[in-house]
Amino acid sequence: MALVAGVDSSTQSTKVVVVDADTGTVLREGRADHPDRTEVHPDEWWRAYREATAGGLLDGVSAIGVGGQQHGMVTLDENREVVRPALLWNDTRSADAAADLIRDLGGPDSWADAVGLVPVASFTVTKLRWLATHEPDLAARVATVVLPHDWLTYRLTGSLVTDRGDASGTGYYSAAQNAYRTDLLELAFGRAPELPRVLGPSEPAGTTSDGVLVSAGTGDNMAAALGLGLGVGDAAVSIGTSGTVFGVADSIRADGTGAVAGFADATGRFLPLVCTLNAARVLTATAAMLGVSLSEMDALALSAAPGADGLTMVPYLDGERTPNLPDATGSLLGMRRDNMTPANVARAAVEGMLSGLGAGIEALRAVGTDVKQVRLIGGGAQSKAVQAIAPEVLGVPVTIPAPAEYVALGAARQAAWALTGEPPTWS
Ligand SMILES: Nc1ncnc2c1ncn2[C@@H]1O[C@H](COP(=O)(O)OP(=O)(O)O)[C@@H](O)[C@H]1O
Ligand SMILES: O=C(CO)[C@@H](O)[C@H](O)COP(=O)(O)O
Repeated sequence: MALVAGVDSSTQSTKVVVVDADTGTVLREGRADHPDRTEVHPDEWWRAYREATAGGLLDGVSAIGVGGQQHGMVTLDENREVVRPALLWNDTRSADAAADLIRDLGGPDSWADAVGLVPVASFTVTKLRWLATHEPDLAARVATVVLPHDWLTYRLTGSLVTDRGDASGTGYYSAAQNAYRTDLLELAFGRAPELPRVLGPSEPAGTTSDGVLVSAGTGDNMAAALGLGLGVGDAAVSIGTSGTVFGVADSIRADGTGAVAGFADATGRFLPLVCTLNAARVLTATAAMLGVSLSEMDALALSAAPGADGLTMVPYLDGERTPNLPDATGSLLGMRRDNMTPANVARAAVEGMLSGLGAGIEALRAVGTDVKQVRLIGGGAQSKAVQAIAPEVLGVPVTIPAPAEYVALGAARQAAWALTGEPPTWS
């Protein structure tokens, strides 16, 4: 029995699964936390990877793949040393740079036509503009720009490579043309640093010093789609640090409003996606405010009536990306003396968080991605209140797949594909 491993290096933690390459059965798992910041040195991801795989977790593994949080700006100097801590997808300091870039290219539609997305603070291209403007001395030292999963793959193999899925979230790669747009990189940064080579879906990146085959890796949402085995027409909602709604499509879905990002997937197709900044942590922050555990918060939310007796939470606790309101703060609306109960506050948090994702489903439909039902994954999908309330708020049937690390499983599936040359037929 061959073993393959998959890594999910996401915002809050690294998770690793070791699975049977023939069946996809999970045999071993490891995890380690990341720092809770929006600016993180990549060494922290390597430390977490080492911690998550300690104690022989990878013994006997023939191939491994890495799924990583999308968009983070990792800058390397001419010796391939990290120039500065990475700015993550949820760091909003580049919001003004995004607005400047939209103006520089002639408006949102010009970006949607060029690279399938309209700049917001999350995307790598805006972080590079911010760096060039605010830290010119550091910018001058940048020889190479990669994404979080590319950097981990580089640490494992010494190869500077990426995949089409993660590249499509940079803002300087056209998934429709399958080519970098170095002109847009120059527009943002003043010059075009070296970029990783884009591998095909089953093309290996190289091997580790122990001889383990390493697959191309991909962005965490692309890996989740692979882990769930989504086909064209299928859709999923992930409630992790970010909230995402995405579906698999056979052609690009560009959206000049900027709500939908026309990403590529990890199989050669497309992954139109809407992302919110406020998801599972709305639940944890509300539970902390109420002084209750997550399961007590579930019970409170489920004890309140739909609509929370008129109490509405707009949960923009970390600013917001969709809609593009990077400086927004949250609001609690409709407060009356008789509805200000812990149960209504808990319910309003769940409903408010899910409403942003419901709007995401509408945005996907508006660009021609029909969403008839969704699979609900991510840490927040374990909430009993979320599970019960999601169908009402999202307006579609919701399936809860068996709890699993779907990003890590998708990365493992890609590793098995690279190992055997055939996409695994795991159920
Ligand atoms: N039962 C639960 N109810 C609500 N939130 C939960 C529950 N279990 C986990 N979470 C939250 O889910 C988040 C982690 O989800 P995950 O998908 O692993 O995130 P990421 O991949 O972004 O690191 C954490 O904020 C955690 O507190
Ligand atoms: O920016 C996006 C998608 O465009 C985020 O979904 C990141 O990819 C981080 O994901 P999680 O850590 O929440 O899984």
